[in-house]
Amino acid sequence: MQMFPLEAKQAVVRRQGKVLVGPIDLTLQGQGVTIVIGPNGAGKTTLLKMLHGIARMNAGSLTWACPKDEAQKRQGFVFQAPVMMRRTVIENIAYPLRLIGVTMAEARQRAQDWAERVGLGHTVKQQATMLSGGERQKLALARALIRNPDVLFLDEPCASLDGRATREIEEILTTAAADGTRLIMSTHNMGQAQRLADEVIFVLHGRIHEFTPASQFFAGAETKQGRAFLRGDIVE
Ligand SMILES: Nc1ncnc2c1ncn2[C@@H]1O[C@H](COP(=O)(O)OP(=O)(O)OP(=O)(O)O)[C@@H](O)[C@H]1O
Repeated sequence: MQMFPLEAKQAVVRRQGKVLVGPIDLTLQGQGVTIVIGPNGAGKTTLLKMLHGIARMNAGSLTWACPKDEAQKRQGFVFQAPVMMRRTVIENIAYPLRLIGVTMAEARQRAQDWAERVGLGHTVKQQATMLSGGERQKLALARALIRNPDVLFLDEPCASLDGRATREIEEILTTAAADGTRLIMSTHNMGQAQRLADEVIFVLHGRIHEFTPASQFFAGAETKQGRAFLRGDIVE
């Protein structure tokens, strides 16, 4: 069943009397990688959480092309600082499968396979809480991808990682996208945005300031603020 388009109409997230996001009108289609960029505090994380359905909306609507329950099952979210369970790497990766009733033996086998795919094959017996930042992000990706989601939201998955770890994670993401997972991801890294994006959402003050094909955005954004952001200037 088709999940897309995903349509937000006049969607607003407000907390403590302050509008964090919105009102937003947005239609996302089922193809490509969507990269969300914008200054600190612009509302990128809140927007991703709203689209994923974990940030309560105060107004407006959010509609998937399929029933909401179905959409929820078919999407994942990778947080900026993923939480590791105090168990081994393999148990962490296998956990989402155990939750949906996959047998221990099969879950472990598939987790082993995923651990290898993300380059954590040699760490499977370690405590996940002992992993480095880059390894944690890889674990979080494996744990999200093991359920083969149709859509994966990622909130700055490479924040504070070095070039090599960033590149490795980009490779995992590129493979996932090629395998048909729809990625919607925020980043502060403009090189990364350029490498991965098919389309760009530029968020400013909780609103969608620009939503354009990546080639167009990086060739010279439509708005003054978009161009300033691309140059690395402070945008207010
Ligand atoms: N629960 C909350 N209550 C009140 N304010 C909040 C809450 N969550 C976030 N905010 C504020 O909402 C604004 C948007 O936050 P958000 O994390 O979505 O921005 P962001 O674009 O992801 O920022 P960054 O690039 O720094 O990660 C910020 O000013 C933040 O302090």
